[in-house]
Amino acid sequence: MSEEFDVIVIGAGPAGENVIARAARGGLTAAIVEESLVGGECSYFACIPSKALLRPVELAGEAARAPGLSPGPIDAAAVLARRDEVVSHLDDTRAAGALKTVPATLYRGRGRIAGPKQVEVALTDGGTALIRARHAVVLATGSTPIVPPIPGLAEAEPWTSHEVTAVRTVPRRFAVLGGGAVACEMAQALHGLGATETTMILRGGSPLRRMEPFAGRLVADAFTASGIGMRTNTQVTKVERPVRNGEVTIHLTDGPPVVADELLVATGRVAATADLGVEAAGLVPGEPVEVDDSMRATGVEGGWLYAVSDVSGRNLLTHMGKYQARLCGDVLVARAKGQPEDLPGMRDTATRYGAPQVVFTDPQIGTVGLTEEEARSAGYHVRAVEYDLGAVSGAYLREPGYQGRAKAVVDEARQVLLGVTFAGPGVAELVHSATIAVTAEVPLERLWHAVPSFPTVSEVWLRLLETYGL
Ligand SMILES: Cc1cc2nc3c(=O)[nH]c(=O)nc-3n(C[C@H](O)[C@H](O)[C@H](O)COP(=O)(O)OP(=O)(O)OC[C@H]3O[C@@H](n4cnc5c(N)ncnc54)[C@H](O)[C@@H]3O)c2cc1C
Ligand SMILES: NC(=O)c1ccc[n+]([C@@H]2O[C@H](COP(=O)([O-])OP(=O)(O)OC[C@H]3O[C@@H](n4cnc5c(N)ncnc54)[C@H](O)[C@@H]3O)[C@@H](O)[C@H]2O)c1
Repeated sequence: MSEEFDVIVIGAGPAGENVIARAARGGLTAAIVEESLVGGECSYFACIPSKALLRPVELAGEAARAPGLSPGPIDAAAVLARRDEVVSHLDDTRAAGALKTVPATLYRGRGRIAGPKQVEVALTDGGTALIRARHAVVLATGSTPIVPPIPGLAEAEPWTSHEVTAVRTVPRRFAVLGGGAVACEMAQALHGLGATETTMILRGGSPLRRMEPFAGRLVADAFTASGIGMRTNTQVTKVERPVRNGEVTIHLTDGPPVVADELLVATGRVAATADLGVEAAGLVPGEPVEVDDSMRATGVEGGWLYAVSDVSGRNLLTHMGKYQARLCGDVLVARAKGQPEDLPGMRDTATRYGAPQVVFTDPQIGTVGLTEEEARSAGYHVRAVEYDLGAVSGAYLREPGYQGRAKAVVDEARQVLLGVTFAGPGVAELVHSATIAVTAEVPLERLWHAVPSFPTVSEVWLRLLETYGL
């Protein structure tokens, strides 16, 4: 006999956990299926370990730039030990235990849609379980790294984000393919922790190309100054690694090959819908699950399937995934109980503004909303203003020769901000002020009265508004 729950969630990452928490809070019974560790990729092999690896590197950089301080070498073993601590030594006992208090029933194993409102679990301990949902099945399976079809690349068994965040021995020669957040964060982390020859291989001229151009330029300049090599405007033609775990040779369209002890592939991620049985719901395996703003999958007969976070393809960011999960859980409760289900808190209205994001390199990049290019392509009548962050008193006092920049993209028709980008040391905590201004559509003339404290880096808000003409 199969067990029945109001809601079944597949994937116990941060998104799955939040769906369950909200659904249970509303009185629904819930089951959650996890094939690996409760807490998901984010907790053990992505956000959390990567930031633990980066923080000492950032601090050492800041200390080296501060007058009167000269930090010694970083104790990489101590940093890796701290990383192990923040990932709970890959032990999810506590996270799994927390599910009991939700309450939710945990099925350990690989979940698969077996039919409408039905999930089959290949149990980790052996055997299978068939569970049924009275109301909904929610996919929260995350995403998996893409390894491009380059000759010899897959055979070379390169690292992905999963292996690099779990690094035990820092390679001396470290090559990184890609120029997104994973590539930048991990190149800098391992370079700071002892890789003496770190080389980034970029298709374009600079990293972080989806952001304002100055962001990638600042990161590239800082990386180059710290000794990280950049092979730009190039493509990998072939990868050779004759001996498993031995030296890897990366051949490029121009110039000499890069020879390294380890290669990280950080070329993006794809929604984890392969081998998930989504075809039983009429969807295409390997593709993101398209959802409406209540996170319900579109085009599924009966409307019983939902998807949140990475697997929906909307944003590949934990905070956005958890936001979608919270509203999805609330929608499920409302729909199950026949209550109003279209309250303002029950729709994803944040994604359309452009998700906030921080890239935790040194310098940090913080963005929210649209870039100038995105805003123009979307048809807005745009005016953009920029300001040298180093000229702000708070930044200048923070460190001499502070290198940074800020940009605000204004919708001229409504006099509100469409997007803001900060680039510079320690800007991460500035991003939420911009997120509020953008998502609350605060008119510039009101924003003028949000007076930044002196002398903080936030004073850049005042400077941007003055540059605009206020
Ligand atoms: C190196 C790195 C650093 C990152 N840093 C940040 C950051 O600083 N900030 C940020 O916001 N985002 C960051 N991200 C992105 C972030 O990790 C993801 O957006 C986030 O993990 C998505 O959460 P999720 O719950 O959807 O998926 P996940 O965290 O991937 O969890 C999905 C879970 O589902 C399970 N699962 C999958 N398929 C099945 C199945 N069939 N049956 C049972 N279980 C299944 C998996 O085992 C996993 O536990 C980073 C990503 C990487 C790779
Ligand atoms: N701090 C953060 O918020 C953070 C940190 C890490 C990851 N993430 C999220 O995780 C997701 C995955 O990150 P990512 O960096 O892997 O992906 P990404 O999509 O952000 O970047 C992929 C990079 O690889 C390059 N690329 C793609 N195919 C290539 C090829 N064949 N050859 C050479 N280069 C190629 C792209 O030009 C791009 O520079 C992102 O959406 C990101 O937002 C967030």
